Amino acid sequence: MEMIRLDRVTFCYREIPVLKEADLLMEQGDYVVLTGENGSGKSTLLKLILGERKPQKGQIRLLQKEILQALKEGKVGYVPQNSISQNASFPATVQEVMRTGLYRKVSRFQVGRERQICLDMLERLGMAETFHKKIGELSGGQQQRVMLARAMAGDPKLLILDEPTAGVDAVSVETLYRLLEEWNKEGLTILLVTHDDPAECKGATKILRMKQGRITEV
Ligand SMILES: Nc1ncnc2c1ncn2[C@@H]1O[C@H](COP(=O)(O)OP(=O)(O)OP(=O)(O)O)[C@@H](O)[C@H]1O
Repeated sequence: MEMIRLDRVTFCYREIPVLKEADLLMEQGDYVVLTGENGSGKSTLLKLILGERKPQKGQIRLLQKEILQALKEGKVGYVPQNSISQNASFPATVQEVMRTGLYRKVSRFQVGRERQICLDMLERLGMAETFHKKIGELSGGQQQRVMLARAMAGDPKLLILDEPTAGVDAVSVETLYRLLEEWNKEGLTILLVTHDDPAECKGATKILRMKQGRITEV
């Protein structure tokens, strides 16, 4: 099944072209690492895939559907770049942040079960002890891990990550890449944007590079 498909997508911010007739095809089970220099358009590409921006030309399909339709079905997990506040008094706890990731599925879960799913996923990421803590009191790397746990608790078919290792220590980076490899082997399709050496992303099935508005295979 096609998980992400871009056909000749062109996108400009005002007059500045970022994507120029770019194509991309990701199949179910792919683990794609997307690299490229600063400003090459990686985050913009993710915004287009997630429907936050619209291309001026070309077509994008997610899970063989219109983007908004696919997102509504809750099968796409997204870990944004440095998304949480560094403000220690930010009012939400880890538990509350995790639960916002499940709101589309909430009718299907008992409340107790929902809590258990969140806890299990935090545990898998070595973060169970943070469940009741305020998210703003965690380090940047810990917050990133909570956001990954949040995305995975929703049991996505496609996981999109935007530089998840920024500010994360080496041991945690290794753990993260091991988990991604494991999840991919269990059937999860992954699109990972990173500045890390793609060789660190064990088990990746494809390495792509954004350059001059195009996406090419390395
Ligand atoms: N909101 C915006 N308005 C105008 N130009 C923008 C906007 N966001 C990004 N750009 C420009 O679009 C280009 C691509 O930016 P983008 O953030 O997608 O790159 P990136 O590959 O994700 O970079 P990085 O590796 O630094 O995260 C850059 O030239 C950037 O300056």
